[in-house]
Amino acid sequence: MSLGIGIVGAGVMGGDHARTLSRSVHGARLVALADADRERAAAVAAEAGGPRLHAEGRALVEDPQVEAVLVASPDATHQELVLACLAAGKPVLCEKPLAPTAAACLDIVAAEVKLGRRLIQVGFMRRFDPGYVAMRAALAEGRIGAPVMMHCLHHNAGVPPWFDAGIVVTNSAVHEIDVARWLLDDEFVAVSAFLRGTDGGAPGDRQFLVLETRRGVLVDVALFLNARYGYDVRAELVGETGTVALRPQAPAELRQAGLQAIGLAPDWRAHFAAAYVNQLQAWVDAIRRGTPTGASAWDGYVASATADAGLEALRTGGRTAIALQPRPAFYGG
Ligand SMILES: NC(=O)c1ccc[n+]([C@@H]2O[C@H](COP(=O)([O-])OP(=O)(O)OC[C@H]3O[C@@H](n4cnc5c(N)ncnc54)[C@H](O)[C@@H]3O)[C@@H](O)[C@H]2O)c1
Ligand SMILES: O[C@H]1[C@H](O)[C@@H](O)[C@H](O)[C@@H](O)[C@H]1O
Repeated sequence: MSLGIGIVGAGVMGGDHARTLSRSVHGARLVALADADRERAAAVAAEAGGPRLHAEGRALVEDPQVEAVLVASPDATHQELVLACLAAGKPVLCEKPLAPTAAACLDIVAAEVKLGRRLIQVGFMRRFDPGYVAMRAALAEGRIGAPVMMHCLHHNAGVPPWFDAGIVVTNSAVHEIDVARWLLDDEFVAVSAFLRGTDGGAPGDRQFLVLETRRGVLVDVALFLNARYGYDVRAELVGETGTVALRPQAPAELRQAGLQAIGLAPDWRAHFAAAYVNQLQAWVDAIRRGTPTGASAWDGYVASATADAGLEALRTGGRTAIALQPRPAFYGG
């Protein structure tokens, strides 16, 4: 019998996950969708097999037909919904960030540890992207020697005006924070942050972060969230004997009028399409097998604690140490 999934949020990501689930994932079906915006929910439902509709996330979590929950509502709603899933004993894939602050993430971690069962996966989908997976494999196979530096670039075509300097860190840079620590299998100990002026974009839409790991690897992240020309994510890992980088993703290359060009996706949905499919399939398979996969609630906490230190570095203009709570044995390692 396939797994009954409920999705909270029928916006950009909830809609995308609903379509991915109904078209590209085996072993699960979308049985419910929740959004206060009925029209939006109905439009998504019509494209995704006609799940039943709820006006609010909590009602969906309690729906007996829902065996597992995907939270794709705004960041500020995650904590309450994930805690409700734990209380109901239902596995949950929560979009990143697990919660907007480290303190909120720690509450979630404490609740999961108390329950004694790993039910939470955080939607850091880059861990399932074929490009990052290949980079990690090259490092693990010793192809580039010991890691020394990692260069990351994260450009959005545009963001709404409420996307301030802090949200750039907690909502966007948090992807690089998670994927770099996963790739390097290392922990960040300090962060420095630099803001640069804007050219008609939201204040804080251009930032440069420098993160330092316990083993001394330097990771830089250049962010520009109103870059206009398209969605652009790059990464290159520099080792002692070579480098490995993400390749541009394009099905074809144009040569015309003196140009050699590839197209860029308008946003993350097309750019990371394979990662979203792989993440959802891995989540469903993991629930059916009974062994967790992907980023844990602890990883969600570490990413948000590192982002919090990034916010402090932005405020003070100085290098900020990252202080993590001791890792519960429950999360292994
Ligand atoms: N992994 C990624 O690459 C990625 C990309 C974009 C967004 N996100 C994350 O996904 C989440 C959603 O982002 P989005 O861009 O889809 O936002 P969105 O604003 O497009 O959609 C959010 C939807 O949630 C609904 N909603 C709000 N509170 C709710 C509640 N309590 N119960 C049910 N529905 C509720 C809203 O009405 C809205 O339709 C955010 O946490 C965001 O950070 C992740
Ligand atoms: O919420 C989105 C999403 O997480 C994307 O994956 C990221 O690239 C964007 O910068 C962010 O605004």
